[in-house]
Amino acid sequence: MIHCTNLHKSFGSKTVLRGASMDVPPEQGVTALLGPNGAGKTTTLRILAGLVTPDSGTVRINSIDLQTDRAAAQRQLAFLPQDVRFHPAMTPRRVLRFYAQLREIADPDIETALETVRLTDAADRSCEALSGGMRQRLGLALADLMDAPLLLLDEPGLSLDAEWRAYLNKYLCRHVDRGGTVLMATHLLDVWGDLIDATLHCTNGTISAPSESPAHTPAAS
Ligand SMILES: Nc1ncnc2c1ncn2[C@@H]1O[C@H](COP(=O)(O)OP(=O)(O)OP(=O)(O)O)[C@@H](O)[C@H]1O
Repeated sequence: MIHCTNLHKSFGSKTVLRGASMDVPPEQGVTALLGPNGAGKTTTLRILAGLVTPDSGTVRINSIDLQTDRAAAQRQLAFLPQDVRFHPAMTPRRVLRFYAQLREIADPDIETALETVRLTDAADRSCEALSGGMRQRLGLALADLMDAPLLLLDEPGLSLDAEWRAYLNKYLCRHVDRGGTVLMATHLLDVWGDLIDATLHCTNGTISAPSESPAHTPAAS
């Protein structure tokens, strides 16, 4: 569950959020965060993930206040950025081990995580040598390993080919079937439309929910 109220965020003289609020209930499944370029979708996701501090406003993730208990709130979520980057000195195997340790995951199955996203052969290569799609797949493996109830995705699948987009589609369906929640910023309604249960619109520094999502809107006759 995401509950945030009255978020304000400026970068220097550029004001991005001016009182943005949203509620994403746990039973909502997949929510798409829509809006034009530069509207503040990534900024919002990064605030929810605890990576950017808002100038004011509150964020609660599964009832945990992000400001007062950031680590506990972060344990409730996994964030897949648009351009997934890892330290060049790290290898996929080390990345997975590092984050498993950070999240205090007991007995993480690193080999299965690598195998699932077909990165076993690249497991000991520098992350710098991975293609954009391979980095996304590593990010997915990481999200899977964290097994968090809330998935935040920023333009997922942009660098994935058709096979891995289909994999991601199934992965998200499975996550929702198991009671998880997904919030994804996207412009690609044609790709993810079937998955989407609700939409939020980020415009002019605020976030609003229309009465009906595209997936639930009856086709025009
Ligand atoms: N760290 C930063 N420093 C300065 N400006 C920033 C920073 N991060 C974001 N911005 C600015 O904030 C605005 C919103 O950016 P953001 O990436 O959140 O938009 P978006 O809705 O995700 O856009 P897109 O659809 O193009 O991905 C943009 O004008 C961007 O240049």
